[in-house]
Amino acid sequence: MAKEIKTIGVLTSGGDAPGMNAAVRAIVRTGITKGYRMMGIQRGYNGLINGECYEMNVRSVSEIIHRGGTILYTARCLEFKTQAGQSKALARCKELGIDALVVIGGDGSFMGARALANQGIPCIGIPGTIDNDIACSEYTIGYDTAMNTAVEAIDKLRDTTQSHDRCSVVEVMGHHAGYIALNVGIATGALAVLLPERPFDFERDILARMRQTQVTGKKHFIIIVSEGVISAQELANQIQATTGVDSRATVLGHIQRGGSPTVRDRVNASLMGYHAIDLLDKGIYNRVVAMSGDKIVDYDVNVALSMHKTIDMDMLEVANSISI
Ligand SMILES: Nc1ncnc2c1ncn2[C@@H]1O[C@H](COP(=O)(O)OP(=O)(O)OP(=O)(O)O)[C@@H](O)[C@H]1O
Ligand SMILES: O=P(O)(O)OC[C@H]1O[C@](O)(CO)[C@@H](O)[C@@H]1O
Ligand SMILES: [Mg+2]
Repeated sequence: MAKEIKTIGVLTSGGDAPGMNAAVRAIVRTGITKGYRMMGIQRGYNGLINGECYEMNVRSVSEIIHRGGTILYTARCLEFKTQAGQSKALARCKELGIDALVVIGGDGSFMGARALANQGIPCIGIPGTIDNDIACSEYTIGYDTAMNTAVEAIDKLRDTTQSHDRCSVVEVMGHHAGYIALNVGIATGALAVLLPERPFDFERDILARMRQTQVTGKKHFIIIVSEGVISAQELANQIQATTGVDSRATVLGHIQRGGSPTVRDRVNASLMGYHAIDLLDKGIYNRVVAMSGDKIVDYDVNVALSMHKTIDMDMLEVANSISI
């Protein structure tokens, strides 16, 4: 028997991602349309523990579909990882009358949602992270915008790199996942793409590829490195010391997390937000919303958290074959 839900809370958690606002908008408006009271919880699980929340109406989410960041703010909450923190959050849900929760965030945030679900609060997770590292979903909200932001920046770097016959080593985000690096590497025509999924070999991945292109007259080089493989500055120093090519390092950093979401992020966030409320409305609880092909699907939270995702190494082969 489905539990009766009157009030649904929504929060954003972990790193922010462009499109989170579009998801919040869809969740709040779908919820209100279906007759629920909607509560916005600020600063992720911190806000849940502290009771930082407010009732939202259809106008609370006006003028946000095009805005990056999250109007609900976000946080990483260490206390919530503890049993004591989770008990406080549960007590707060009871006090505020929050019967169910929609959590927009990454895998860590879904572990938090599962902890609450195990204590009787129906939860739905929506993948919101630029890293695209949610195993059950082919796509995460913010991923497309982040890649476009990185491409725009690297196109600019290309101009100056070419003008000076230099090598640019560019570090992109990814948090142990090379999805941003691989796609951005192909989209910018980078000579080399270094992924966390593949052990790095300086001679094979950099030097041999530089020599091969130098023979055909190439004098400037773009190298994309996913965060954590090697520091961009260290790699640029090594390249300059070994090849004599003047090299510079650029860390794109948190620029990749901001900005107005792309069409793809806005549309997927809207579809996922609607789907999350639709599940709760049908009495289907403790699911993670995901994308499979161009369809919105959902998985049991335990299944979702036990899944693994692998990067398409054929794409690296394509990148390496074309950038010569
Ligand atoms: N094992 C866990 N149990 C309970 N709560 C957790 C757990 N792991 C993470 N959380 C909660 O979720 C929050 C966000 O997790 P985390 O920092 O891993 O980010 P994320 O949701 O994976 O997003 P991203 O990696 O994109 O920044 C944590 O600060 C914590 O409050
Ligand atoms: O600086 P912060 O907020 O801890 O986030 C850094 C991490 O967040 C991510 O951007 C994901 O949001 C990762 O790629 C990165 O490692
Ligand atoms: Mg994560």
